[in-house]
Amino acid sequence: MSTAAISVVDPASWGQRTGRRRPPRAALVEAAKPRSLRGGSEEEVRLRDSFRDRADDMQAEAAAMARAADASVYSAELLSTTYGSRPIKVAQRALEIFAGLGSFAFSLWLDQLQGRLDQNQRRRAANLRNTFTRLGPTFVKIGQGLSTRPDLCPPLYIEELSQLQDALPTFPDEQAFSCIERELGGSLDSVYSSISASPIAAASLGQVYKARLNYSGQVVAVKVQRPGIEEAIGLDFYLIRGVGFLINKYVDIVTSDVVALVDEFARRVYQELNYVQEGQNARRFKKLYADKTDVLVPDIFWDYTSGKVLTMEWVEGVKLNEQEAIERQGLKVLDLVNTGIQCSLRQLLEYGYFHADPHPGNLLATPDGKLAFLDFGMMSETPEQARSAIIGHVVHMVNRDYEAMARDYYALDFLSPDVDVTPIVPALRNFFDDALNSTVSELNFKTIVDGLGAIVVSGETNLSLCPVSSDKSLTVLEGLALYADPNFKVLAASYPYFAKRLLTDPNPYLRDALIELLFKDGRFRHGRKDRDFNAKDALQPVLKLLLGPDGEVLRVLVIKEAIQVTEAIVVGSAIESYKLVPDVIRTLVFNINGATSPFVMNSAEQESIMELRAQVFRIWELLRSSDNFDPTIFQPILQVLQEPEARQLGGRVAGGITQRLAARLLQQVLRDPPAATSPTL
Ligand SMILES: Nc1ncnc2c1ncn2[C@@H]1O[C@H](COP(=O)(O)OP(=O)(O)OP(=O)(O)O)[C@@H](O)[C@H]1O
Repeated sequence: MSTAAISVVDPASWGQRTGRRRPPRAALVEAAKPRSLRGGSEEEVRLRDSFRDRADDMQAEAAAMARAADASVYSAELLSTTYGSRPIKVAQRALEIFAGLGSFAFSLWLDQLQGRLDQNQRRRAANLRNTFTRLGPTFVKIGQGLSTRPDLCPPLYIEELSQLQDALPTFPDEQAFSCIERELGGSLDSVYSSISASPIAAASLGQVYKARLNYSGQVVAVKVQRPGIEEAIGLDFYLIRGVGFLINKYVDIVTSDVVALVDEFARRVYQELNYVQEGQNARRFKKLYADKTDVLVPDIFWDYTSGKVLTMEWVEGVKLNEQEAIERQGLKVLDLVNTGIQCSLRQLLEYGYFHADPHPGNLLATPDGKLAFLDFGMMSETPEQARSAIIGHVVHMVNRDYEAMARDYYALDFLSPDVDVTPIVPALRNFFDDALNSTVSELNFKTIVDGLGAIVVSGETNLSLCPVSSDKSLTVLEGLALYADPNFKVLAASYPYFAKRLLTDPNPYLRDALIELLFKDGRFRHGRKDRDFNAKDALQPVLKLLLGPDGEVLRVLVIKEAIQVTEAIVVGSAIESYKLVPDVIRTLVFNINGATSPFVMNSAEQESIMELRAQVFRIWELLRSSDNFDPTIFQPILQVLQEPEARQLGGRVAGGITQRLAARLLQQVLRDPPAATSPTL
């Protein structure tokens, strides 16, 4: 990257040109004032400074908002007034689009005729990517959008369209520089003491320069919007909306409201055109997630930001897909991916405010091992209900509860409530029974998302706009991780997060999900294969929940289970010992001839007791014999068992066991006399 110094000017001259009384200050950058001038204790000074900085930031942000006051917002009516009266321009562009997409469709048609659809898929996907690039920003955005929709696009197309993130055509630097001057109301050299002669990156809506702030000397990234982009996008959306209207009216097989989908998409793209909005998104994102010291979000310099120019802290780093460069710095891709996974899960499931465009170009590894997020143009929100539903969905998947999984699509808003989910259930069962033949944690996330996409498409469903795309960040991170380690399992890496949420979140829905995870039809799932829940970390919170005020439902299940397990061990062991007793002694002592058990019970009951006992012993043996069995996992149990609530619970379990065994004994005493001695004569 070449950085051309342009000029260095006195900071005061900026104030003269812009009519400011003080030099502009960068948001979140503490001004270096001599401490002696401030007065008060260290803490008072710190508080006062931070309060003043915040007030300054807010003022600077408000000024940036004022500069962006005329940023366009999407209005279908306005577009139709503007372009309704310009038929020639509309016809020219329609022809261009028709020629581009038409030749792609024609090639597909030929492939189909020649039976070479599959064989040529990669080539066609690349054709489509090139066509979108040629057709300009709207189509690049559409391509980027499609690349997040495994329910609409085959995997090869997704791979190709994902490349629409980087290396797009640039526009002339003179246009970019004059845009900066116009937008910020000052000459380029009054704002930046140096700026790169050419962009360091070109993206769909703008290009990015590296510069140095005149005022503070800080290195910044300056994103400048493509000239005339609003008009280009407006005309394209006007045309696409028209096509949507025709589809709604004449194409019966498409049940979704295409015009509404176009409007929603256009609204989002227009939002991305307002860089002040993007700066505000970055600020909100930083506030929510950058408490983690291993995550970095660039600060925004509001004094140098407007609707079309965004000046932010420069992030020195390597893109996450450049594994060798990352490792040369002594960093591990998998550590960064793990940070990304934990942060994505928090975004998606905790605050529900997430980065909706997390492609590898927007994720950087900094030299000190932080994961930096860039590009906050497109953010999404998960409503509270959907957040819990996603966690519930994972629980249902782990439990292979396909009916519940299908029902989750209502809560997730993927399906409208009038769509029948029954046809999806067998498809889910087929897919997951195949995919989950080992453990869930061994499953790869992309397979799940692609599989769900295919299932949802194959069902007769009426999809809302944004299904499964919320999972994109995890798919992206998984892709990066698999590149570094083909055995990496994103679901396994996500387990601790899910376990912690389920165990600690007071949300009743999640409480139910935890109970569901641990129990099926009122029975503990002894046979689970999920090795990835860390028993040591999980035990204490489970016990706390169990003994806490909200744990009654769980307590009832646990008591029932504990009684059954104890009974199985006691009664089962008695049956086993009984079998070892010679027939003669059995007849003499128990007065029963030929019976397999000293107890009165039918064979099914006996079988289930023996099975449960065997299961308990198997688990115990497995634990004991495993190489990394650590008896300290029981330590938290001992701690918690000292608490009075635990003793109370213990009392209830002991009471239950006594009752149960007493009942057996009573049954035993009062049982019918053996057949041999019955008065049949
Ligand atoms: N703060 C920064 N520090 C360093 N490089 C940056 C910074 N911001 C952006 N870049 C570089 O510029 C590229 C494009 O930036 P960005 O993704 O924000 O643009 P965009 O127009 O929103 O892109 P998209 O087409 O993905 O919407 C990034 O991939 C990165 O390489």
